[in-house]
Amino acid sequence: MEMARVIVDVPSKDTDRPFDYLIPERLRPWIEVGSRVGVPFGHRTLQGFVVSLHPRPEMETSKMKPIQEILDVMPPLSPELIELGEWMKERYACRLITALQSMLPTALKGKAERYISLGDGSGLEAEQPDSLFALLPESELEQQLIAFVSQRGEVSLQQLTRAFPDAAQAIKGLIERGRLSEHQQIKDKLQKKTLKAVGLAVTAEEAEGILASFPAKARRQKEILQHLLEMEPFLPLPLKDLLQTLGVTAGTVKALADKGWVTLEDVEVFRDPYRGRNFKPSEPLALTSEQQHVYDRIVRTLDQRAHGVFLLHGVTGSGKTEIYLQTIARCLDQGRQAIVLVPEISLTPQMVERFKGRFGDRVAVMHSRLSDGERYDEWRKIREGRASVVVGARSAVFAPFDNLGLIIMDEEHETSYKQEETPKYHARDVAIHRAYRTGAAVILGSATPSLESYHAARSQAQDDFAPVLLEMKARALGNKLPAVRVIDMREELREGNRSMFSRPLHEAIAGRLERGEQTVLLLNRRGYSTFVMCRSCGYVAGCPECDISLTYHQKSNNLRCHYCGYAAKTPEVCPDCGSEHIRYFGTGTQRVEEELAKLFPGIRVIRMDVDTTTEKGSHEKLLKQFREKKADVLLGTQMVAKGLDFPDVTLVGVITADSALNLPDFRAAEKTFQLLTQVAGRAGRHQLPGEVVIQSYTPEHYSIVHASGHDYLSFVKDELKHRKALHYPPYCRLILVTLSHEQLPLLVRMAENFAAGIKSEADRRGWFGSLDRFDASALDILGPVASPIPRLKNRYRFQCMIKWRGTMDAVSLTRSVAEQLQDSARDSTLQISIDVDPQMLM
Ligand SMILES: Nc1ncnc2c1ncn2[C@@H]1O[C@H](COP(=O)(O)OP(=O)(O)OP(=O)(O)O)[C@@H](O)[C@H]1O
Ligand SMILES: [Zn+2]
Ligand SMILES: [Zn+2]
Repeated sequence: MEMARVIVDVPSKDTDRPFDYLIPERLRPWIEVGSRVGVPFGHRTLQGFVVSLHPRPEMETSKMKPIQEILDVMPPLSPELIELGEWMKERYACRLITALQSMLPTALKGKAERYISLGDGSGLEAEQPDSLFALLPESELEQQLIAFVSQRGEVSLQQLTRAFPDAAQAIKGLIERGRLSEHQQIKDKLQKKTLKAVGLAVTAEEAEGILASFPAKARRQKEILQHLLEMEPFLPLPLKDLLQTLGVTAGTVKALADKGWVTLEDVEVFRDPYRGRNFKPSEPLALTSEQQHVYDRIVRTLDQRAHGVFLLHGVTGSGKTEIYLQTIARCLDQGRQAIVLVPEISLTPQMVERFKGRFGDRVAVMHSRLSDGERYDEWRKIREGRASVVVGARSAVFAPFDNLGLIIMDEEHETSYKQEETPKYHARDVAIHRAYRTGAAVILGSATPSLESYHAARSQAQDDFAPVLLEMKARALGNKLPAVRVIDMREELREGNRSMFSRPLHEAIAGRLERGEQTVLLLNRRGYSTFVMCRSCGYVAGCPECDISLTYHQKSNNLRCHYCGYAAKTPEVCPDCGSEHIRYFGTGTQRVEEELAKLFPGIRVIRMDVDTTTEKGSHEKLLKQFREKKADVLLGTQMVAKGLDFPDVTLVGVITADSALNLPDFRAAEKTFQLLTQVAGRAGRHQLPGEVVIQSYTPEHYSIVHASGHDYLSFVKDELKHRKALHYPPYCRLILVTLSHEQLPLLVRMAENFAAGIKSEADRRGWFGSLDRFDASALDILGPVASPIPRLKNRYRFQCMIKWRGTMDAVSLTRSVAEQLQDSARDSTLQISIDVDPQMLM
């Protein structure tokens, strides 16, 4: 192939298509679909990805420029991932390059750098030999510049200007006259980490011979050779270590290298975030009969190497993880690879340990707390085939495996699987699509599946993507699900209890303290914010740019906007009325902690929230302390609800169950139910029986009633009724379109134009209509209305919600109307964001 289509690494509308380049002879063996290359583009050199290869066209190709360089030995992308990117582009209305970028570690975001070398003299002097230029003697500065460059062969422009700070004009002149030449080359943001290493360059016998004939005074050199000879199996040693052990100098080693007896080279070292840690090896457990049934069903599909999606609905503690481990083992035996997705928040060391313990070094781990370097190295471990299992958060769904057999998504209902920045993809849909294309199986696991997945599995839709429902109703260790009590907090108040702890929860904690058992306390912070309010006049401190209240941070004693980062000092008197009665509201974990200390003197509490877990490794440290029983209570936000498996936890308390129920989000009830079920599942997982106390101001709400009965099915039944009546997923799909602009009147007009455009275009295609008939395709649009956050970073925001059902391509309709509006507005300050299947409605 002599020609490549390349998509350049610039996310803009004009570059959202491949460009043609010639493949020069010297690069031909290296260029593949998925290769990362440097290409000339206008006056610049850009990074790009080869998306397809073609023979040289018949037509005149002199205009086509050649690919300049190739950036990796192994292409970072594959035809399969590029195809996945193309699918994402259509599905989520994003640009192809944005989709591809989201698959790669940031370390691979190369930028062009400019390099200077000696010119061939073919500048102006060559064209005009008689011109004055040729006769002009070079200045002293110019001679110095030329000498500097010729000594080094090639220097970066940056390096050259650093050495000669005032020489910009002179450098330019030399380039124009062809004495120097400039070219651009892509440089990665991050380099592989290397280490100088020393190794034997001769065979063992040769080395013996050399040693025997060595002059006595070269004692140091002899020692080095001797040392290297003793090292089995002659692996290169880090230079630093060698110098330290033998007490020799680098010069001595260099002398040996100059004689050609030892090698001195840069070898790559891998940054392993889990280096030096021992993971207790674990053996497969004998499966329970429920587990066996589920395992057999999944393995049947694996063995056929067929595509299949399974929704594994198993109660908390039913042993889903063991199913994951054993199906992965089967997949690895087949020589295929597996991806395990877990929500960021539950990517705990305990989780990692279970996989590393079973599969050892074959496991790569990817999460957001890794440094860019660590992440790059873990990624390469996968790309180069040194890992065959990856455990990671959302973006691990793009792991560059070439023979994928299984994708597992634990806690499949978690909203964090949806990426909130472009490309706004949902890892579940990407996983299912990727598996479909590669003939892999997918396991979606949860004790509380999302209504979308559950509905799809139950309705047995006749398509390739509808999951097969597999259920596990009992806990693996045979113990019962914990008893749940719901306490009406209004009642408590009526009877004179003003504390945030009800009497039953108070008693239950006291009992645990006496018996030396442990308690997990959840503070549902969603919907709560600790804001500052004046009790005299009602003033609330808000962000001047975002129309949203500022959040109080106790540690730094300041107020911060969680959207734009604006920070201010906490006022001591009200800026509006001057009153001193201004203070923060809301129940922070810190206040609960204070109250606990007051009620139970001497109680040992570990607090886990955003404030105590910012430091790398702190999450892990806190959990370890709790596991070692250095605390009686683990108190925290959502973080304590998931995945933890501690034998001595016999009580789970929920401070306020319903704080999130009133949020303007159609999933509010679902999320409340899920959170309560998850956290309740932390109690009594082993020998000791568990108990759960849920405090609520609306104990009659169906999400709380059903969570207390561990009754997923009844919850689903009630919730689906609401969804159906109000036309929400799973009975239709949504597209949230947000328009923003600095000027309000203009924005309102454009938002109205947008809505009208959708209506008329949908009408023209015969799609527009009411969603009331469930057997028919239909599309409806709500809005425009001001967004829940009406102003953000000084831009006003309006939104439209498109609801649709059926086989039409509503995404491409939305995209084309948005692009038309953007074109006609000819106003680059209008921003339109399209969120397909949105999760966050606030
Ligand atoms: N077949 C088995 N034999 C013995 N013990 C088992 C078996 N399967 C699982 N277990 C144990 O049961 C406990 C619960 O299992 P696991 O954590 O896998 O459940 P889960 O379904 O993933 O729970 P959750 O959804 O609550 O995180 C663990 O301590 C696990 O070691
Ligand atoms: Zn006031
Ligand atoms: Zn702000």
